[in-house]
Amino acid sequence: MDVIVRPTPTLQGEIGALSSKNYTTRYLLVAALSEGVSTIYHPAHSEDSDAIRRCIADLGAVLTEDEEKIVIQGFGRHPRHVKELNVGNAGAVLRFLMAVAALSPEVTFVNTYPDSLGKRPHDDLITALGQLGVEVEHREGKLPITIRGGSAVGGRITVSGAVSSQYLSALLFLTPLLAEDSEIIVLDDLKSKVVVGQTLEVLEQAGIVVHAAEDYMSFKVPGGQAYAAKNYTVQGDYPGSAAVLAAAAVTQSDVSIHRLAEHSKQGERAIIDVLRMMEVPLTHENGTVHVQGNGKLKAVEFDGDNATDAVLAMVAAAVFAEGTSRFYNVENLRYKECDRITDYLAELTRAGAKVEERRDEIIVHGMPEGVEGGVTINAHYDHRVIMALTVVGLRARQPLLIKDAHHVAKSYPQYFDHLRALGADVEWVQ
Ligand SMILES: O=C(O)C1=C[C@@H](OP(=O)(O)O)[C@@H](O)[C@H](O)C1
Ligand SMILES: C=C(OP(=O)(O)O)C(=O)O
Repeated sequence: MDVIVRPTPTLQGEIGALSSKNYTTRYLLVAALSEGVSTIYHPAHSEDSDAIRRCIADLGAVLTEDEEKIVIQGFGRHPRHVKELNVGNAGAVLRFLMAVAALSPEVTFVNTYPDSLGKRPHDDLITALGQLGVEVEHREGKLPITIRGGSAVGGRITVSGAVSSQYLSALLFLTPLLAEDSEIIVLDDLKSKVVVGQTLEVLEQAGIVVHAAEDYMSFKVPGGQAYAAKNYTVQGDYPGSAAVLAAAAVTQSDVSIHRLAEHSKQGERAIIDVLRMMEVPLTHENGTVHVQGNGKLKAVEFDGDNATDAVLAMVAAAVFAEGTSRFYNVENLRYKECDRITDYLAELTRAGAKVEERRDEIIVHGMPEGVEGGVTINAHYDHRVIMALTVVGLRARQPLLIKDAHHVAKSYPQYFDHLRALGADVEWVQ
């Protein structure tokens, strides 16, 4: 399915934020790793959250759902033996479950998105699992991957954090369940460090003890722990909402998004600070962000690693700013659903924006007069590319046709419905 995005000068109205993807993934996982019954209120509903629901059910968790919650009977440290798992296109789900698979004799993760997740690297996690005695069969670090576990007991593990924080998070979820204590040392660098804060927060809520160094570069994890069964409530999602806020910032707008907690550990809440730095009129009070955009923005410089999943939306806003913006420390955007530097900038350029890439930077020469548009955009299987190009299309002179825009459902299936509710001229076409 494709989407036509037509120029839309004004946006107005209010929406409730979608539920957080990262917290939904984590709560479903810790509920599955508990032996009791947990309840998750307001879980996200998307392809990625469906992927983890499906996989934990395959591994033996029993899920019952209604409109507002999921009740989960977990499998603890004894997942059911299953031959294959299909995580769809969900990177975090794959990495977390690769670690859980260390508790099983043999599981194969199949490759259903050869042009997206199928191209992403998992070498650093494979190496770390190897140190625990887990045997991993793989294709140069990529899917399909077979994990032969069952013998891990804990110990000293080193893991690189230079490509993704998800490898470290995966080990943090696994090691408390092992018989002996573990020590995890992060090598090189740790990208998306803020997301590890979300992992530690959820582990603590689940009753797990982890001793983390202040810089998150080393951890002591006591072995023989059990995940407690708990009730969890999922907060609103900043990465998805960042795209709607960027849309409000580049138009004449009066837009409110509710359910965005001021004190969230989501790094992408930095969208608020970045839009403020760009001089976009907005307030953030009592969980509601209210943007009264006038279409005028100033260029900005920002360390994108603090808000990995909101950088594309920030760049889309910067396309219309006065001056040159720079988003630095973003190399790991290259290892996502697509290469979010080369592929994304190719689509922005096609739409008429003036952008430049460095190995680990995105430079945007702002065009307050707007971009030309009138072209077809390749979504590269990437929900965040689709959302960001939609923002650009709202302020292009000619419509954009975004091919395969249905991939937005990876994290935010209701994105176009929300934009339409705010008055955006967006339309699904076959
Ligand atoms: O742990 C997580 O749930 C995530 C970590 C981040 O990935 P990286 O650590 O690979 O940057 C983020 O981009 C992804 O959407 C979700
Ligand atoms: C990169 C993302 O997700 P994942 O790594 O979980 O596929 C994302 O949601 O932007």
